[in-house]
Amino acid sequence: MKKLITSKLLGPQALERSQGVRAKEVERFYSNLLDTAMKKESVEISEEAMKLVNNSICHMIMGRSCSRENSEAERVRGLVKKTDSLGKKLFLAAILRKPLKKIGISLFKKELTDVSSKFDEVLEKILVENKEKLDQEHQQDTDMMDKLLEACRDENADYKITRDHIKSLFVDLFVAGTDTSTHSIQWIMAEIINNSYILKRLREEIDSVVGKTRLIQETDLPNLPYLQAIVKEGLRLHPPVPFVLRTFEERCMIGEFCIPEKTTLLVNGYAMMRDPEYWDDPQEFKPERFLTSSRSSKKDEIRDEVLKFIPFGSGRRGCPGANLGYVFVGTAIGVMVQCFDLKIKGDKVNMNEAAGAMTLSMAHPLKCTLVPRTLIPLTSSM
Ligand code: HEM
Repeated sequence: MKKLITSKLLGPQALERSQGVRAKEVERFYSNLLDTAMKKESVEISEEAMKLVNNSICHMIMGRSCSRENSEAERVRGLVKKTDSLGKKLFLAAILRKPLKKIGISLFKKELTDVSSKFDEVLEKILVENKEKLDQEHQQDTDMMDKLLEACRDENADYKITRDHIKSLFVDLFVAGTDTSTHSIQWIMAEIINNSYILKRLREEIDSVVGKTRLIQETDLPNLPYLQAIVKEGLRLHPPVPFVLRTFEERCMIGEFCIPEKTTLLVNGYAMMRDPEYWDDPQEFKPERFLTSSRSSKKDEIRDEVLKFIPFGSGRRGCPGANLGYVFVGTAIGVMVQCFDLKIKGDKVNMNEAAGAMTLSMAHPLKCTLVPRTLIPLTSSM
């Protein structure tokens, strides 16, 4: 399954093939923001970012956006939020020793069953629609859902894939991809608002590379090194997944520590990415540290990123959606900075972290009023 996700959905070639799908969702993100700006309404950045990310993932997996008519997208987003909050409760129960793990599961059993049966309902409907489309049109399988349905029918397949496998894979992707990217967009935008010289420098970069009439696209990102550095610095200071877990199959030594078999270790990426032994001014938001010119060599850059920069985890279980995550965050930040001035209440955004959360979220969600930088809407064409 993981191989299939990488080759059909999240690998570099698959991402190149699905660029068009995300370009449409970025346009939609821009026009939603423009609408609120014209109405002078305030906007909660995480809500809009979540729509962008969720719709893009939906579209990439299913070959279509979630249907608007029957609020499919809202239902999926609501379920992702609910899964996240349940996840937090279960995570806390799981780290409080084994007996509590069992209690945790039974305490939240009703909520768990409720969420999973609702997810099942939405996904089953989508599966049925896709199967009908395949049967009627005898068309070449185009999206990941079609590929999986084909594999599901194949009696001779090496590994038998069931409908439940497909549905649980989709839930994993929605849940793993949505909150992480959404929180990152929110934190990074807040840092940019609080640091006017960073905003100015980023805007100059975007204006000179992309211009002022065409909307930024993900294909611009490789030509925007300062934007990339800002995204990395945001992920360093505010990693949406602050801890990752590893369970040891066998007893082993790490440095001078002996780790018994079956031990679960919690790797504190948050602390590692703020460790003063490895980072200068670790509490400061300084994107410049990620500009290659400020490092002594490319070798330093690679060593740094493998050893001390771990917002996507590391190794075989590292995040398979890292490239897509960079794309979501980079384009969302790019659109907001290129197209709008963002006004907040007060001088500075409150950067306090929410307590007791499994994903690192803001205690006070970022709300802004947007003012378009130009009266003529930007277009996506080159
Ligand atoms: C800024 C965005 C993102 C961040 C910071 C992030 C971070 C992470 C981290 C820290 C892990 C655990 C890795 C480990 O244990 O070593 C993870 C796992 C995972 N992520 Fe992401 N992620 C992001 C976006 C995405 C996206 C967009 C997708 C796909 C749509 C995705 C799919 C997954 C999946 C499927 C796993 C589980 C992998 C496994 O268990 O083998 N992530 N992510």
